[in-house]
Amino acid sequence: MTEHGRVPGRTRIKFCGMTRPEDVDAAVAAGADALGFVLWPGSQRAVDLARLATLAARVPAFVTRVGLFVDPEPELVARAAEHLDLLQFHGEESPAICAAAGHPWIKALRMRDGLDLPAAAGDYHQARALLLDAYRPGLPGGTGETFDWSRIPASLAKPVILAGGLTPANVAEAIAVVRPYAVDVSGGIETAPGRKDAALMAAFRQAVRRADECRTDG
Ligand SMILES: O=C(O)c1ccccc1NCC(=O)[C@H](O)[C@H](O)COP(=O)(O)O
Repeated sequence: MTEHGRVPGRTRIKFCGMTRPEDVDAAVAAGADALGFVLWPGSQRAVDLARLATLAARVPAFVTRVGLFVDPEPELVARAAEHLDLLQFHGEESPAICAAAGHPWIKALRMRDGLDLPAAAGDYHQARALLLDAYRPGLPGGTGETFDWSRIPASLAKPVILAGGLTPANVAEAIAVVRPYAVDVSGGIETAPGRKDAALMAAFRQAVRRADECRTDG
């Protein structure tokens, strides 16, 4: 393993906010390692349980199905988890709440001023990874905004999934600066909220692979 927990040679790619069957197919064809489904009803990209079931059934083996929640009711998590491989907690969930779901999970942390990342990595030590996202008051995620990547320490106790405002144009620089385990994108591969674009997904993946060729950490 390398810094930030990456398997040498390849930055993993998660495309988040899938709402349409054709986008799931295009994301898989573009080489996604993971697909995200937003189960928070306040999102423009929200899917209900019926749609989640339909979309998740299209995902082939070895592509990870991730369900995104914001301070959810336990019953929603339990019902959605039947269709998921991994839970992504994107609200103010405590470590105990995340662990209580009884499924593998990652924790999203919004990079607000004063956030102590090493301390958070200790608090959420049971998480499979930490997803680091931009902070905008009043919006739990999907901001389409970047943050200061230099705030991420080079060595953290958990693998880092970098999110927030990534695009085909900036993801290579982001990888060079942060050297994350994985990158996560939603708005940067869309033509409108919830409508993914096959060409943008392919371009994003190509940019990640080019950046991987320049990685010197494994
Ligand atoms: O996408 C949403 O609407 C959303 C709502 C509430 C919490 C999280 C949400 N999205 C998270 C993501 O899609 C990504 O993990 C991340 O925030 C990056 O999004 P973007 O900046 O658009 O690439």
